[in-house]
Amino acid sequence: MTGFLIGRDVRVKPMIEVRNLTKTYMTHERGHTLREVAKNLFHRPMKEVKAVHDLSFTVQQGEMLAFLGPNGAGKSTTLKMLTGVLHPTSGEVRALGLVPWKQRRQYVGRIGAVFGQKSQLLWDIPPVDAFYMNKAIYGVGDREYKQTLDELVLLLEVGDVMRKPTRQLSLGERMKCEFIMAMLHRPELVFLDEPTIGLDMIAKENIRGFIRSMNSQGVTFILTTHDLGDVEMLAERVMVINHGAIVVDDSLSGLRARLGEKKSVRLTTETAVTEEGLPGLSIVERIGPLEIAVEVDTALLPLKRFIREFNESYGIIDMSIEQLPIEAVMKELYTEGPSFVSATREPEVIK
Ligand SMILES: Nc1ncnc2c1ncn2[C@@H]1O[C@H](COP(=O)(O)OP(=O)(O)OP(=O)(O)O)[C@@H](O)[C@H]1O
Repeated sequence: MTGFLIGRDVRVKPMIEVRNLTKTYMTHERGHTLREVAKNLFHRPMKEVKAVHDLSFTVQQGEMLAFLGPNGAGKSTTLKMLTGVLHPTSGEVRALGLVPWKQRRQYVGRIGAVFGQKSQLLWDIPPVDAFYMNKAIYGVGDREYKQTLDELVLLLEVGDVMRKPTRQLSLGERMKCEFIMAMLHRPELVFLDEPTIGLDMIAKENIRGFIRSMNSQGVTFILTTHDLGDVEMLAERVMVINHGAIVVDDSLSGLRARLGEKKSVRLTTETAVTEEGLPGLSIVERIGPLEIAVEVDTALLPLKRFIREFNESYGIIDMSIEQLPIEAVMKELYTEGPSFVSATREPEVIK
């Protein structure tokens, strides 16, 4: 394979193998009442928090996995274990053939990370100087450094930007530089946590384009985000966790299929729509006195019939029909507990 990982052994192989990964935090119980607080000064009882419970999955080389879940689902805890920052309570992880928390020095030289809410750059110095610092930390040779930097600068168009002090950069410019910082040592596996948070549409598209380009050159990405636009534009596979357990592990198209035959329809009518009245129809939002957003399950109510009946009853002035957004299925998954489990991938055995 040519491209970003040139010279690396990039045969398709499991990048990450996770088996029965569990993390339980032990925390001190806090009292709520004054009496409890006073009592806890002498004896503070411990409480178990099961953040991640029995996760098993495999990520292949070159995959782009969106790792999603509602607040408190256990995503950060899992990512901390996958990056080697945190020891699990039990279970195994093998990433790039290494145990992240045991072979950390070797491991960090081969992975990268970008956190939308945490900067790796230094506020008062230009990104280009911070890049040079990373070159030294990762022991990147002069020729390889120049070649990689030139390639990334060209892709992200930050030639002038990277010479200004970081504090003078816009968020979009800074995020591009964060990506260069994370990619200079040509990592094979990259963890992204909210990489487009706060960016405008153009900047988001730039960053997403860059991620796609790196992925097409063989870099494996694990993406955590609450921005479903990132998921729709980037991910092939979506894993959702909730209450520390996998709720679903499916392709993006598989997830879309769960939406069934539903369509989102926005209508402006001559007279106000009074009631739902048809099987397969539900009102989602009343936007104005004569404007309404509805959901139509075309398996129960064919669009032709819906349009005819609505036109006869209320007179259609304007209408737009769209596929239901992926948010509809996510909302369902985020509110379901682990009993909803329908992981589609069989865990493989760690050899
Ligand atoms: N250091 C800690 N000590 C005790 N409990 C913790 C600790 N870190 C996380 N937790 C708890 O573990 C659970 C999972 O937290 P985690 O941060 O992994 O969730 P998350 O999916 O990343 O959430 P978010 O989307 O809000 O960042 C939560 O109930 C959280 O309160």
